[in-house]
Parts: sequence; C-alpha cells; structure tokens
Amino acid sequence: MDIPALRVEGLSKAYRPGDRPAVDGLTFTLPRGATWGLLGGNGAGKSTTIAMLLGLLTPSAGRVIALGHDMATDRFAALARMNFSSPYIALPHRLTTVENLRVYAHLYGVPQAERRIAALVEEFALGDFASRPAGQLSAGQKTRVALAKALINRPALLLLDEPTASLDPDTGDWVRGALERYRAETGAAILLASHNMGEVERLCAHVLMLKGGRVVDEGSPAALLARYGRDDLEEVFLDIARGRERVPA
Ligand SMILES: Nc1ncnc2c1ncn2[C@@H]1O[C@H](COP(=O)(O)OP(=O)(O)OP(=O)(O)O)[C@@H](O)[C@H]1O
Repeated sequence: MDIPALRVEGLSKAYRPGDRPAVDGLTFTLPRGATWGLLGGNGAGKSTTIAMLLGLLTPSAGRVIALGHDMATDRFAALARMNFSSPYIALPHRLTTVENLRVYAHLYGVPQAERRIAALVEEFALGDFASRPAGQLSAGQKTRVALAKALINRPALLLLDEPTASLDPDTGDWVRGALERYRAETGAAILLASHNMGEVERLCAHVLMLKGGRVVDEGSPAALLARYGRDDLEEVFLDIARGRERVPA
C-alpha cells in the first residue's frame, strides 16, 4: 500500500480553552511527490497548521500521520525525513552560513555532510556569504540559507511557510525553480503556505483555501479558476475572502 506523505485528520487547535479554534477540523491527504498550497488571509490558520504538522504545537484534537508515522507517538522517525523553512524560526545568528549548515547536517545525521553542504552552497549561491554570521545577512540571504537548511537531509516531506516572502522577484523565481527541481528529482512532497498567488499557481497541483481555520474550498488552480470564473488565483482568493458566491457551473 502506498503511504501518503501526510495524512491529517480532524486537526484542531484552540490556543486557550474556550477560544474560537485557530484551526478547526482540518482533514486532507497529501500524496507523495505532490506540491500542495495552503492559502488564506492573515490569521486563517496556516502557521498554526504547519507548527502542528511539525509537532511544535500540540493539537487540541485530531491526528497527523507524516510519512506513515503518527506525530503524537512516533514523531522522531518522521522528523528525520522531514524538514521545513519558516520566517518565524531564526538560524543561530552568531554562526556563519556554513557553520549553520554543518550544525543541521549533524543534527540530521547527513552522510558525506561536507559534500552535501558544498552542493547546497553552489545551488543556492551562498558562496559570497558562506563565512559571514547569519545575524549579518540580509533578509533575502537568510531566506536562501534557510532553504538550503531545509533541504540538507534530502527530506521526503517539506513544509514551507512563506518560502519566498523576502526575496526579490528574480531570486524568488529562481528559488521556485529550485523547489520544482528538488521535487522532480526526489519525489518529495511539499506543503507550501503562501500569500503569493503566482507562486501557488506555478508550483501547486492542489490548493487548500483556509478561512477561520477551516478549508472553505479546494482544488487544482485550474479547477478553482474555472469554478469561480476567474483568470487568476488572486481573484479567486478575494472572492473567497470576501465571501462572494462562486459562479454556478
Ligand atoms: N501563540 C498564539 N496564541 C494565541 N493565539 C494565536 C497564537 N498564534 C496565533 N494565534 C491566533 O490564531 C489564529 C491563526 O493564526 P496563524 O498565525 O496560524 O494564521 P496565518 O494564516 O499563518 O496568518 P498570517 O498569514 O498572518 O501569517 C489567529 O487568530 C491568531 O491571532
């Protein structure tokens, strides 16, 4: 039987008892080798979802099965084959780019770590600031180091929270290409939370539209465009955010 990259069942989180849940009964199955998008306005529950998928935040209810491992009971087996990048989690700022990559390579037990680091320095063009402390890098440079860190253990499941948010359009485009290549070469699955509709249209086979912690619509970008009678995902997003009815089929 083919084990999906991620199975999420009835996942919910209320930060305080009695609060409206930030994530409310999320259920989906991410197949291996697919890139899916998690879209939603500010406060829709994307980061809370990703934090629960990584086991950083304990769900109030529901289950996460990552690469066949239940995150509640068998988290470390899954985490060894997962990785992530998030603008909310800083790299140790006194360590240089390469020292950071060495620390993470060690944590993940990456074989032939120096070769892997050299390949990532090359791929993400980190050479100019390889010996500079992470705390002295620009936001865009930090993002590239964080993405290199996210790929260090060749993860089978990659969770990306706003992976290109601080990048200029050219670098953002190039990072999207690198992610596509990584997925094509390794068959990894990627879940991507993003506000960038162009990015989601380009990378994602399927999109979950979140509002108030719930999936209010989902489908391939093409199916969503057709369903709402729109030309781009930005318009679909605005329709959903503003509660406009979809165009009748
Ligand atoms: N640590 C926390 N304590 C209490 N409430 C929180 C906490 N973190 C997030 N929330 C609330 O949970 C809800 C979902 O927030 P979350 O950060 O998951 O949304 P998001 O979709 O990632 O938003 P954004 O696009 O703004 O990053 C929001 O109402 C937010 O205020």
